[in-house]
Amino acid sequence: MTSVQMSAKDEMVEQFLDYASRGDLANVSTMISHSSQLLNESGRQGWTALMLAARNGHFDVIKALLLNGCNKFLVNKSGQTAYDIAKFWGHRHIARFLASSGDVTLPGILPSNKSTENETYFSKEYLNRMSDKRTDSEWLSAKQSSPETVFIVFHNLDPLVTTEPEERNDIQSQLKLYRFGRDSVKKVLENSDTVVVFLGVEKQECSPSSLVSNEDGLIAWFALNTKKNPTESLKVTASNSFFLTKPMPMLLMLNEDEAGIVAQARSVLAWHSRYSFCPTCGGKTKVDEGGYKRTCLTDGCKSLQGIHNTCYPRVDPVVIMLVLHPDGNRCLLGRKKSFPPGMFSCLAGFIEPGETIENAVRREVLEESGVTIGPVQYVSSQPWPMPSSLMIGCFAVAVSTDIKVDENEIEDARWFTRQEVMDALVKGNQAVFSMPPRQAIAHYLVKHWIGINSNL
Ligand SMILES: NC(=O)c1ccc[n+]([C@@H]2O[C@H](COP(=O)([O-])OP(=O)(O)OC[C@H]3O[C@@H](n4cnc5c(N)ncnc54)[C@H](O)[C@@H]3O)[C@@H](O)[C@H]2O)c1
Ligand SMILES: [Mg+2]
Ligand SMILES: [Mg+2]
Ligand SMILES: [Mg+2]
Ligand SMILES: [Zn+2]
Repeated sequence: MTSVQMSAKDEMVEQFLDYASRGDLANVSTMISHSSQLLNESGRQGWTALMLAARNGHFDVIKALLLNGCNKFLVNKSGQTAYDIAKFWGHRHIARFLASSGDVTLPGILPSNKSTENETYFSKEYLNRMSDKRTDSEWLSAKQSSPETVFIVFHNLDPLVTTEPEERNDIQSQLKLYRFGRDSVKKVLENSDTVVVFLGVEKQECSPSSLVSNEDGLIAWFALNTKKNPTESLKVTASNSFFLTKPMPMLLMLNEDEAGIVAQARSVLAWHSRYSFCPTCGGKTKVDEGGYKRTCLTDGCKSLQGIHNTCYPRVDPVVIMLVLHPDGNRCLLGRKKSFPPGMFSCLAGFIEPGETIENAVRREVLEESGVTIGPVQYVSSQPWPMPSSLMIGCFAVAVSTDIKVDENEIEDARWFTRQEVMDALVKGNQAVFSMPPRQAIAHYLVKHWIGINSNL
């Protein structure tokens, strides 16, 4: 860089700091929109725009700087943060805002690239759920007898799959759901033990209506689950078909489209298998709304008045977080006793009633590792149909670094460097530790942090 360029840059920084110091929100915003790098630049004595705005009590400027992702943890040459400065100069509302954990701060150590939806395994929506059709029993029964309709079959929640003979050597990602037509599942459908769930219809781009002969041009999909092995009543033509008896890791070997279908079907079927009776009164229930509701058959049961979540399939939200060290170059991973030897993963935990995602992240990390969390940023989510969790993947920035493991939940937790994490992803067995497989959102979060494409 030449000295002329240096001074031009310095001049721009000085100008920006001056606007922040004087509370000139319009010019601060304009300059950020041209160069977001200005956000964390400092001038004399290491003062940033945030510190200067905190010194002079300019709340609007502080909000704009934080909203745009400036790092509130930076310190000046006296070791003061913007919070310390606001407190010292008596701007208590600003100090409170800077200290609050639920604000919009995204410190510079969080990756700035936003993730795109539906990138995780189990998250792809191959079908259009058409929830409005669930109450149309005539339409549903017409679809059940349509020759184009696709049925997939589960036995005790294990899907029936098949492999192409020539692909047998590479079983990974070559498993396909066995797709039945109505005549092949006729007997299974007649069985009173069979639970039927309407999954949706193929999206138009998958099956252009010109190729479909039925009235509305829609190809419907249903999932069936039986307790008794249905093999004898099914018309299975392929020899290489079998039920996936070990959900983990076998359910991770489907192609991405079908993984999404299994996530939906298995979760709803698992709910039916665990909630046969009414959770409110213990009475018998009947399956309604294409398998998306169980209605209590007991007169006067409270679940029949108003809306009751006991009548609908449940989803358990789980936070799973990659905790980032305040230095931005290490992350915290832990291992449960049940993990394969040498494997470390992100910390995770169920969200409790009355809790936000951010607070669940902070509580679980503190409980399991003793580390205190500041800002939390949502990254991506993943349905996890064993039986029915929604993994909510976040980055969480630590504000303390000492580890004290809760031995009931976690066997070990450690800070790993970027290099160690990269080795675990690339070198496999030769690395210091191993990561969960690429289909797990923990793997995705780690790759996202170090900036590797999630499909690699
Ligand atoms: N994909 C991954 O990489 C990854 C990594 C870690 C954990 N996980 C998954 O995240 C989930 C939650 O993590 P965790 O086990 O550490 O949670 P956790 O830390 O909250 O501890 C689990 C305990 O919470 C209690 N609990 C509270 N609500 C529950 C509910 N709705 N269902 C079941 N138990 C409940 C139970 O006592 C259970 O033993 C697990 O299913 C786990 O398999 C996934
Ligand atoms: Mg926990
Ligand atoms: Mg946990
Ligand atoms: Mg918990
Ligand atoms: Zn009831």
